[in-house]
Amino acid sequence: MERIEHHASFSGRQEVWQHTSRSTGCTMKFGIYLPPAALAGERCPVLYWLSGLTCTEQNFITKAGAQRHAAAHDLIVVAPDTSPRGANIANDAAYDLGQGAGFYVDATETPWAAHFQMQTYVADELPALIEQHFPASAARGIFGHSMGGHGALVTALRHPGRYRSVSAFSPIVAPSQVPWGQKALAAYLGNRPDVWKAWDATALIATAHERLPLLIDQGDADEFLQQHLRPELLLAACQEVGYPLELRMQPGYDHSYYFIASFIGDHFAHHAKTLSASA
Ligand SMILES: N[C@@H](CCC(=O)N[C@@H](CS)C(=O)NCC(=O)O)C(=O)O
Repeated sequence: MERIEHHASFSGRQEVWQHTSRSTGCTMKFGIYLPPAALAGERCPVLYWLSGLTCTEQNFITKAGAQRHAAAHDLIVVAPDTSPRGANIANDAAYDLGQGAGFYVDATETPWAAHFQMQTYVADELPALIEQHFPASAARGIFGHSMGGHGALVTALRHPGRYRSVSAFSPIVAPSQVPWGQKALAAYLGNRPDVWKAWDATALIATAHERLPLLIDQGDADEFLQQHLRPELLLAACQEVGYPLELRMQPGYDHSYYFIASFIGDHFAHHAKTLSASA
């Protein structure tokens, strides 16, 4: 493990680390914000952020304005990269497949399976690493944006008991029904729509036993809304089984980090309600 950046921020510290990952078989980077309480040695809950297509560990830490809120709520925030990377790792010329587009699944297909094990990385390896090396308590929350919103929902739904809070910005709620998701799931998991359902939040909601209250913010001027995001599909699935979802359509907002920064404080408050009480 090597620290490659550190910056004082809101009386805490924003850091970037790199390490050799067992699950992805390459060097992975992640951002970690340590609030003042963590710097003083107190064990703090950890909120995991999963970013969207084309992002690295940098987008969220430089654009979301999260540090102010993490400091106020005494939350550690961890933001991993969105895929394995490197010259010897499979890739695709398109922005929505391969490096920068891991979709937080464990790939089973060639050439992806060798390194694209992002679900194991974000749900197992990374939390174990964080809890070993930083002043982290066992209280975890997860949130994310777009492909990372899908990642947050699916990771929480696939691991009942592992997270205490969940939320998303502009998530791909039904990847098995939209072009971004169908392309990635077919590549990583094969042309097997039955298998895709285990990686699709709208499908997983139907059989969920845990009921973590879910907050979703979605801009109504988002350029990807009708084709790729389709929050109404998740809303209908939640209504069907009585799953607690607060879906907030935000008028005039697009898909960008300007939107995320506008509502990030509400998401921290949502997570802190559960995480700070249970730390
Ligand atoms: N075609 C677009 C799609 C990518 C996109 O909008 N990515 C979102 C997540 S799905 C993002 O967070 N981009 C990086 C940023 O805004 O900092 C592009 O390549 O810029």
